[in-house]
Amino acid sequence: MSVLEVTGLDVHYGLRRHRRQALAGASLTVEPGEIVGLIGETGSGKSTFARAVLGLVRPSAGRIVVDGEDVSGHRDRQWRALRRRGVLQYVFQDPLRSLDPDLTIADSLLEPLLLKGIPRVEAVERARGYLPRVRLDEELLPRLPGELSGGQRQRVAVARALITEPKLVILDEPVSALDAANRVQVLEILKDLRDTGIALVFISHDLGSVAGIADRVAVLYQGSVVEVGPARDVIAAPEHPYTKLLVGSAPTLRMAAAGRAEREALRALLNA
Ligand SMILES: Nc1ncnc2c1ncn2[C@@H]1O[C@H](COP(=O)(O)OP(=O)(O)OP(=O)(O)O)[C@@H](O)[C@H]1O
Repeated sequence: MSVLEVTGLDVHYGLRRHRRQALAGASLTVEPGEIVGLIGETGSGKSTFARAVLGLVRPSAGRIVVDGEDVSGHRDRQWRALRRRGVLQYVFQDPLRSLDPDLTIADSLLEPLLLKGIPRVEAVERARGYLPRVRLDEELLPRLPGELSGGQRQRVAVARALITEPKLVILDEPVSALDAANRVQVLEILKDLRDTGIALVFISHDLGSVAGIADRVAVLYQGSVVEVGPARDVIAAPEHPYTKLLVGSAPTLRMAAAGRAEREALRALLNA
C-alpha cells in the first residue's frame, strides 16, 4: 500500500474576482520508505501541495489518501486524530514555524511521543537516544528554540518530526534558509534515515538540493505534476520542456543538459 496517494488535486485561494488556482489536477504517489523530491519554481504550488496533504488548506477537488485513509473530506477533529497517531509529520523552511517558541527542546521532542500515548519515562529515553542521530548535544535539552542557532533549530525540527517513526514526513524547503555547512549536515541526516522505512517528500525550488537524496523526482509546473521518475532519469533525460529548463539551469548538476541558447528557446516555448 502506498503511503501517500494524491489524485487530481485542485486548490483555489480567494473568492470570486480574487479566486486563483494554486493546484490544478496535481497527482503524486509515494511508496513506503522512499524519498521523493518535489521541485518547481516559485508559485508553482509546492507549499500549497504540502499544506493540502497536512490538512492546512481544503482542496476544491481531488483525493488525498494517507496510509490508506482517505483524508480528502476530513474535518478538524479527524485531522487531530490522524496527527495524534503520528503517521504524518512535517518540517517547514523556518524551524520557528515547526517548533513552539515557548517549549524547551526537551518538551518539543517529548510532545509528539506523549501525544501518541508513549509513557513519559520511555519517551524521555527515546528523545535522549535520538539526539546523536541529528547530531545535537544533550546540553541543548533545557533551552528554548530562540537560544539555538538556525541549523540546530532545524535539526531539532527534523528530530521532532521523525521521533514518532511516522510513515510520511513532508519537508517544505527544509534547507533553503540554512548556510552551506548546515545544509549539508541536514541533508546527510536525512540520507541516513533512508533505511528507517520513513517516506519523505522533500520540497524544493532547487533541483540540485534534492538530486543527491531523492529516489524519485516529481516536477510541479503551474499547479500540476508534469514529470515524475527516478531522479537519475529525470536529470539525465528530462522529458517536459520545463524540466529541461530546470536541469539546464541547475549549476550543481554535472548532467546540465541544456546550453544557454537552448534554455532561452525553452523559456520562450514555455511562455508562449
Ligand atoms: N494564502 C494564499 N492566498 C492567496 N493566494 C495564495 C496563498 N498562498 C499561495 N497563494 C498563491 O498560490 C500560488 C501557489 O503558491 P505556493 O506558495 O503553493 O507556491 P510555491 O511553489 O510554494 O512557491 P514558493 O517557492 O514561492 O513558496 C501562488 O500564485 C501564490 O501566490
